[in-house]
Amino acid sequence: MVLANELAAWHTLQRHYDSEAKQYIMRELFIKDPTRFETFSRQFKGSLTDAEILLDFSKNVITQDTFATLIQLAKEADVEGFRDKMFSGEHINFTEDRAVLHVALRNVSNTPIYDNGKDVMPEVNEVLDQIKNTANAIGDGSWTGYTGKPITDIVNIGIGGSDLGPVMVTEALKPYAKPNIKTHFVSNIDGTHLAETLKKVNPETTLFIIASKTFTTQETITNATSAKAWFLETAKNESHVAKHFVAISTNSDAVTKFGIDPANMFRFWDWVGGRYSLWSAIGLSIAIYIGFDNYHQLLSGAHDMDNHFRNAPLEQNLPVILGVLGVWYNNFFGAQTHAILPYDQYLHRFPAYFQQGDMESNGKYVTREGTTVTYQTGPIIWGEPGTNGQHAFYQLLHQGTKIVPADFIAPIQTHNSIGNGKHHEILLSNFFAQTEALMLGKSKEEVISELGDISDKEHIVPHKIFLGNRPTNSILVQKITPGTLGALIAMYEHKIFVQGIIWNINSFDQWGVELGKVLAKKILPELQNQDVTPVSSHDASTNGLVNYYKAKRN
Ligand SMILES: O=P(O)(O)OC[C@H]1O[C@@](O)(CO)[C@@H](O)[C@@H]1O
Repeated sequence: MVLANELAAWHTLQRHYDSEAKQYIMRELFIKDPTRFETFSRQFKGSLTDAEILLDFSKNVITQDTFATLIQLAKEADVEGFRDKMFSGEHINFTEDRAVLHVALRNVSNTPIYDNGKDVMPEVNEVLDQIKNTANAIGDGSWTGYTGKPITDIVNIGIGGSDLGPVMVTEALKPYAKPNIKTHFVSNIDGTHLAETLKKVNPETTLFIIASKTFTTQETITNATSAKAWFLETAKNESHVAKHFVAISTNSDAVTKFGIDPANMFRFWDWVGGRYSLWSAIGLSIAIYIGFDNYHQLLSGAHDMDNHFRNAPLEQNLPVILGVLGVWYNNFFGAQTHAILPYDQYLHRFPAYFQQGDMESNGKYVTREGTTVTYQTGPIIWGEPGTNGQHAFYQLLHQGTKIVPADFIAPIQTHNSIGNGKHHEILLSNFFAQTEALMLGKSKEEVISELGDISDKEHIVPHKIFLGNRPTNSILVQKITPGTLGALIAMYEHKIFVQGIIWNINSFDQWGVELGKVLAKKILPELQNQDVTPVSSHDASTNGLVNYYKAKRN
């Protein structure tokens, strides 16, 4: 593999940007081509679920030449070749010598998928049956606690990929929740997170899910230990733990050592990245909360998108289109961030989920060959639901000095047609208007004609001009259902994959999270001891901070 900026298509894009594209005005491009919407929109329809997605990418600073060259870039970077390597179990996560096979977890068609020559599907299905049986037993009340009462509350203890996915999906699919189950999520080591949660639950009717791929994560093991101690204050007998604690991990030794019965362990595999693990038993809290059938629809929606990603020609391929458009702004327009703006309150944790998904995958500066990249890689991902963002940061989107490519996402149908659908129509009117405004802007002439007599207002005219020409993608789905959500998540996962291949980086390890953890483990004993001698083992700032804390804490 070569550096992205050594590819012929990259050079073509650079020339194209320098010579014309940087001058493109979308407003004019729409006038030139009245069929621009048809030219630059694609539809996805699932075959296994009700998932239907419209991607309108016509409000981008592109022409057909631009788009063709961006697709050519994906071809030259061998996105198709690496895609096939991923699906065939090649160890493309080469720094950890692992396959990248989260697609096997949702492979509901059960075609064999191999890791090291072994079809992984039998054990995937074995765990899926375990998830199903557990979700059903809790759902029908046959799983009872140590006093014989059914489980009413699920507390998932995990962090990062062992938390963000279950949180996002249980929020997004709240309309499908079982009436008798409440879910809670504890992730932060800050004692507040566990303390506030334990106030809400009864040890007799609570199931704790300890979710940790490695089962060594300090926050999770500490929280789990404290939760177990809290439980035993009431339950007293250690034998009751088995009815109230289950573990999800790849590390059975550590699970057993913690004191969880191996029969209560749900395993998954090292070829599942943490940020790609909601499809594994890490999704147990989801399956319990919405029921196994809906969880299976989630998997099926993702599988539909996997098949689309594998088979659709690149120029028809939603993840590829989103991926190359992101490269266009990140690497040629100098955009540093990318906003995900869901116009749906249930999707309020969707941007946060892809902060880990995208930034932990592509926040890298070393190529697959171990050299330092000479171009930008992963963008900063951020976002909040609409319409709230409009009252918080849209000023910058419209009149700031930074280009912020943004994905606007909305459902055609709402789950809550309150006010006889009036709320949803207002929501969607804003969804449509914002991308229109960002693209069109407002000219000086328009401002003046709006103001009418400007004799005493000339000084404010410049402040009311909108430059426009700000790129957005509009993603319309039929309704936020399990199948649709599965397809949407998989679409973004594969977009991230496409970008990582183009940037020639390993999107599937995360060495960058280790240094902070190691240094924290060195500082912890300095905080725990009552020694009044000032610490001096760090830089002056860290020494100063630690000593200030130790002097002031009592
Ligand atoms: O699931 P676990 O092993 O407890 O890891 C939790 C999270 O910690 C990391 O930062 C890796 O250390 C994320 O990649 C991961 O999702």
